[in-house]
Amino acid sequence: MPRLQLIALRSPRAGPFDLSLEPGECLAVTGPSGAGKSLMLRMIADLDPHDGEALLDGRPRAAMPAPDWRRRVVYGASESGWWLDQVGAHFKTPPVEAATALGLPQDIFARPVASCSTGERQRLALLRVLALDAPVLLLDEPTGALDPEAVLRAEDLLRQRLAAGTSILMVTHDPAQANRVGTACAVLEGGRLQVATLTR
Ligand SMILES: Nc1ncnc2c1ncn2[C@@H]1O[C@H](COP(=O)(O)OP(=O)(O)OP(=O)(O)O)[C@@H](O)[C@H]1O
Repeated sequence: MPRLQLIALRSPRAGPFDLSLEPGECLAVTGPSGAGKSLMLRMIADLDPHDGEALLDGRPRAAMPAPDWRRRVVYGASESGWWLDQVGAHFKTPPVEAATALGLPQDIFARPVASCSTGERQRLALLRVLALDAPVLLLDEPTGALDPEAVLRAEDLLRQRLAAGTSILMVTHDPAQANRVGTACAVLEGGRLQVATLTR
């Protein structure tokens, strides 16, 4: 049984989307700006209006309360929101080891969010998503603001999660990243997903 399954998931602006994602799989989705990539992820997370069906381990989304679905099928926006002053206040327990793995300074959890660079905030946003330990991650350009070394560090963390069985649907503008992290890849164009070939 697939971990995540989409059946004709659609809105007037994007879809229909049909796909299956197994545990440990990463579908990397590329496509032109405005193609509907974020809309697709937001529909899957039930954050935007849609028709069609999404199922988690065979269980339809409509069979569980929306907050339960969103805790399991987690959307990581390309620009994350911050609602508290201190970085550490956004975490139950600061994931210090993972932060170090991402090259973040040790004192970052004690600092105000406003003092963090764009790239630091993006890595912290990724840590927030990973801290939820969700079975499905919907990542919208998770490394778009990072330097090449930080990109590779973030990809290492994502591969560790994949090896542990997490399923990831990742939107990226970087075909090389799609090839490095994806176990499959697709292009979203004209509102539809076209399966593409990995080139590694
Ligand atoms: N609430 C809305 N009202 C009107 N148009 C919208 C709305 N939400 C999204 N759109 C439009 O739908 C299209 C798809 O948007 P989406 O954010 O999914 O694009 P994207 O593929 O993620 O692009 P990018 O790569 O630039 O992030 C865009 O043309 C966008 O302007």
